[in-house]
Amino acid sequence: MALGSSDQTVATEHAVLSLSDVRVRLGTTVALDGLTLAVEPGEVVAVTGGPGTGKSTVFNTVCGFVRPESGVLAWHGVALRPRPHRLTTLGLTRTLQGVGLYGGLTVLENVLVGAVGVPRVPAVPPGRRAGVGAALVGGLRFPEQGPALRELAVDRLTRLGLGAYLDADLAAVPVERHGAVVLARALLAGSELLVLDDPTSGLGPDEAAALAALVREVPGGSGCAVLLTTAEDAFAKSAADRVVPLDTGD
Ligand SMILES: Nc1ncnc2c1ncn2[C@@H]1O[C@H](COP(=O)(O)OP(=O)(O)OP(=O)(O)O)[C@@H](O)[C@H]1O
Repeated sequence: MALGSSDQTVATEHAVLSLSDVRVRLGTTVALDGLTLAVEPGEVVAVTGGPGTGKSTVFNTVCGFVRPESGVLAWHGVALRPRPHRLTTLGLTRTLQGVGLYGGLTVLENVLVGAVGVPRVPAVPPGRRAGVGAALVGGLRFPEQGPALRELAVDRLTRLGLGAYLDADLAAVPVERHGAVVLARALLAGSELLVLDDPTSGLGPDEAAALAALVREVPGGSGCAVLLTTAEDAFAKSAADRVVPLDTGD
């Protein structure tokens, strides 16, 4: 049985997100038992632990993929029952590794659509593949922000080792690098809370170090808080203001 650590933090009235005494059962397994944590505005919190300690369950609970058996989640102090398809509206951006990328768009365009809350992607007429993401960002919704967003997107992609793929179709990027594209997009999305599940998965040491630096920059630029899960203690310490270890219950 995996136990959530309950003595690391307490929920506060100022928290963007709080979990209070949350217990989650998956089948016959108690995946989280009494997890309490809070993420304050602009704070980077890393939930760590070895295999099976419940890191993904924390992510899945916050994103509404699983429901707690007991306990309370709150968003700005108001009880929250997260629904996966409403997270963006709420102000929460989350990654799902390798999911949600658009074939037919370039790598840069895939990242730029994150700046508009990952909207519906329209049918792309033949011969009009390039530029769709740029149109979504620069032409339709944020005309004045387009160049600055593009600059940010290029910066994120380059620092995550994808500088050579900026204008390449997503299909040209090795599948194991798609996670970095997802991360670059999430890092560009303006929101109140960015939730990252195992973000160093598929990254090399240099890219993981670059990601830690990027994560640290998120609050400074936007005030956005970050909640991430990772088994990598060094990454957690490097990226986060606060580390919440999950106990094994042993
Ligand atoms: N679908 C499921 N049905 C039953 N038990 C599950 C299910 N998914 C996970 N578990 C169990 O719940 C516990 C927590 O799993 P979870 O995946 O959250 O841990 P984790 O820390 O993310 O592990 P890892 O680092 O190995 O991915 C583990 O004991 C795991 O075996």
